[in-house]
Amino acid sequence: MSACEFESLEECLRSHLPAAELSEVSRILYGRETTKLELPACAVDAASERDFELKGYGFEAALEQLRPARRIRVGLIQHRIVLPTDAPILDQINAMHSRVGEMVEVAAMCGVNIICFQETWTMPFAFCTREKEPWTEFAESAEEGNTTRFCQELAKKYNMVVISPILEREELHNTIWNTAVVISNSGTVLGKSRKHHIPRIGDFNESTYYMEGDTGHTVFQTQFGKIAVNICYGRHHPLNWFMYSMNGAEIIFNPSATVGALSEPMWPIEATLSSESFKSEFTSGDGKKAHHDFGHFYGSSYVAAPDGSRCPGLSRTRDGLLVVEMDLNLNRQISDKWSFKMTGRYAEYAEELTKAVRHDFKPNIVKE
Ligand SMILES: NC(=O)NCCC(=O)O
Repeated sequence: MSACEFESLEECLRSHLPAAELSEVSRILYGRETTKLELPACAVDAASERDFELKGYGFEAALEQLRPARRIRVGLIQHRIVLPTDAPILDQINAMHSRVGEMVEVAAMCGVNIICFQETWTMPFAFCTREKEPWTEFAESAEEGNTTRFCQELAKKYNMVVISPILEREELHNTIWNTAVVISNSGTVLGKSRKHHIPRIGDFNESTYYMEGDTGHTVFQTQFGKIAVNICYGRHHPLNWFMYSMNGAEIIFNPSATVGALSEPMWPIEATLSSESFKSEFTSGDGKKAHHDFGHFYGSSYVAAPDGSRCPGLSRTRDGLLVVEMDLNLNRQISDKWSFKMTGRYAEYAEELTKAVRHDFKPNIVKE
């Protein structure tokens, strides 16, 4: 069986393990069990007609006496490209708009308040080719581009915050960025968060196209909570997550595009679809033969809670919408229980790190 035929880890465990073992394996891998959300029949029917997976889960928090529960619903969308990578660019973008538009409509039926699309969702993940043309033509203004306008309409129509990660062209400085645009449920562009760490690994040599983001660890205050966006490769950097949290993020999204052979074993523990074929051959810089495709983009979207539990992932192979209900009060409850922020000793680390990044750093090693 090839990587792109393997449906999901959860499905494999469910069909092979006896019930008692499955429950223990799930407890160890996924923590406290999430509840299954009852989603409206119209949404279930629409997802099936439109040929995408729809799953819903809920994370529970304790009821508090002084604070009302802050229940919200988050939606994550994963999808393959719609047209081949050599179709006219505008057709590719429009096809992706209409695919995602029909999925967002279903998210609205499910009462989703904040929706997040995948990394550079309007295009193939073509950066492996290291060619500039035609891929840089997919870049658009974060504030005024067609994709942002499209998302503003969705946000207003469905009263939903939209996180739209795109390839951004900034006209003022004539620069290109990997950027998540955050659009309020009023339709206003709240701001943008640029990918903070740029991979230079095998086919993910994105430094050819854009530089490390310059927007810091911005947190966006929305009607449904304080949110931040840590784009793809940034998830391998714990300090990156940490700084969003220091700035008060209650939910951190990690829109991604990546392939199984590279990072799938890391994905389930770090917080996170189709195969794409390109006209020109490219090498992965690993001594192996040049090829036309990237390997399988493994889907598997999921949500993790602050208590270390997580919901099952979507399929590795199908388009899908994951709907997750959560009570944001769980953040403070877990913070109080574990005292991570109180026990973190950050000032001490800040001091040690300041020394460690200097060229004259001397590691603290005791020798005989
Ligand atoms: N898109 C992206 O940053 N991919 C990097 C590879 C990975 O982090 O799995």
